[in-house]
Amino acid sequence: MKIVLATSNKGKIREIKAFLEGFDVVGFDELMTPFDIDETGATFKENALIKARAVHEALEDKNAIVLSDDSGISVPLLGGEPGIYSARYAGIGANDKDNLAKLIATLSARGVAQTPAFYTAAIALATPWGEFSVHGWMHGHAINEARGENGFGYDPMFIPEGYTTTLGEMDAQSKRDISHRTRALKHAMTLLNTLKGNQ
Ligand SMILES: O=c1[nH]c(=O)c2ncn([C@@H]3O[C@H](COP(=O)(O)OP(=O)(O)OP(=O)(O)O)[C@@H](O)[C@H]3O)c2[nH]1
Ligand SMILES: [Mg+2]
Repeated sequence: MKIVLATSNKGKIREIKAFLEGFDVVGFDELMTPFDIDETGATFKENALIKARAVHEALEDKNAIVLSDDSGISVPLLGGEPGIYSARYAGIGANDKDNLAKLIATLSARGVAQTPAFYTAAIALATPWGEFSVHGWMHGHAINEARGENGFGYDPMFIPEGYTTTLGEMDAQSKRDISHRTRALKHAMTLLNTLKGNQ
């Protein structure tokens, strides 16, 4: 089964490919000239569907399965920010480092060393059987400093519930065991297996 990933984020591609070991997984940029997709949705789910649909429409092979991921970190103390704006928190074109620095600075400006936070991953599938979406979450705390070099994005400032280290200090397998992305991917695989079984 060929699965085309509708994402340009290298950290996501690495994690999704590791989860889908054994499947034929390709990034959409390997099949066509990559293009920007406007994420105009109001929710993670809407944005994930927009990305999966855009790549499915651009593919010649309409029987392909396209998988997208829209994700981010939400801090209730900040009214849910950055949320769906996680990739653009420090402005359009901001990179992971800029976004991480902005969230750390925002917490520090409020005198907050640690506060509850959670990651959301919405995974959308555009398939020959229609469009679907699933979610996964990981709860924990955001801290006002960066610790560790692993993972990507906001990982150096996120401590998962039940742990004392940040995701930046954890190895890839440990993050994979508990991540929002893994949880969503498990639902996606259950769904795909059911769809295929009903063919
Ligand atoms: O530390 C992190 N660990 C994670 O596990 C994680 N998952 C998502 N994010 C952040 O959330 C935004 C996604 O935005 P996003 O879904 O629009 O993706 P993106 O624009 O990077 O790529 P694409 O998939 O849209 O092509 C980006 O800022 C990511 O850094 C994470 N940060
Ligand atoms: Mg994006």
